[in-house]
Amino acid sequence: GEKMRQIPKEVIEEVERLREEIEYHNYRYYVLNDPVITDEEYDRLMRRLIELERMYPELVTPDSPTQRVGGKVLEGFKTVKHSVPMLSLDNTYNEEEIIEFDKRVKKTLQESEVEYVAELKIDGVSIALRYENGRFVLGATRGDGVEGEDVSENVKTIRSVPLRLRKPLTIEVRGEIYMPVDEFKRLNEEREEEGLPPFANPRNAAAGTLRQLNTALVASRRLDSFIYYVVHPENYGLKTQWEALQFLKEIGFKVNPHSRLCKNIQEVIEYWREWKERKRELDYWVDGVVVKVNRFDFQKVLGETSKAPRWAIAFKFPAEQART
Ligand SMILES: NC(=O)c1cc2c(N)ncc(C(N)=O)c2s1
Repeated sequence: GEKMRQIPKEVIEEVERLREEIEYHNYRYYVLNDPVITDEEYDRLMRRLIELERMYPELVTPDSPTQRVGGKVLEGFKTVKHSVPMLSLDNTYNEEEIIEFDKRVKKTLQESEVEYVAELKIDGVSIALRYENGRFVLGATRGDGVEGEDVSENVKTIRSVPLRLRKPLTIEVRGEIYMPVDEFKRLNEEREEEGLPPFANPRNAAAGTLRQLNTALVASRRLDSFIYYVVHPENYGLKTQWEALQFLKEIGFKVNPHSRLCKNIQEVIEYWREWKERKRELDYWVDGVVVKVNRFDFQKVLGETSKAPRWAIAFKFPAEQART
């Protein structure tokens, strides 16, 4: 076969340095919302990397930031088996029912006080993300909970999803892909102009986008993410959900800033009352609060049914009149 041409060492070093630098700036801009360079400087770095990868295609890697702009038209999505089933959540709709949940938890645990983590329930699409030695290798939808679709090429275009973790971990995490409200409005205006039916809500718009086979189209729409779950947290020395959320932030994921550690179910109810009113301040839709027993050893004792965990529950907000 063709002799592998020698690529100058300084080119390989420049490509590797550009990748790290660009991914760092993606992290600052899309995860921390705190950029440290101008868009022009960012574009110059990206153009240089695209140029070098065009000259030396053998240097392109799946986790290169140039893969974020899409450009592939896929035939379809492969099915992938989840490492651990992606369960759904049981629902509660009022304070009496959430107090019943707390009573059941205390009875099973034989504990008089149980700490909870209260997290906003994002109205989006569940996603599982896998990394090997810190590099993104798979993005999968929930599907039927046991098997999902491999939507990796589309997930790579979501700027807040890291292609490289800040630590070389082999890990699976889960969260929600969502479409910000202002992007949802812009997209529906675009669809009206194109004579296409508008999406009914941001969740459908996110789900529809994630199912697109044209990855450049996905890249042109601003999807975002919140990650809230570590698979096998004990493998990383994590003992509670509150620690897991800090850990996810440390290794580079976008984590919702409004989660709250609650001493007891009363504080959960106060959190729910507060965000029932404040949710309109957010630039994404939420439909309630997810309440989780904080300690993982307690979660293990409580276990799960085939459908949902016994250590977590959705505390939904009252349905509003049909949203415009
Ligand atoms: N189906 C599920 O298990 C969950 C669904 C969701 C959701 N839509 N938003 C936030 C969380 C969370 N913070 O845990 C969860 S958990």
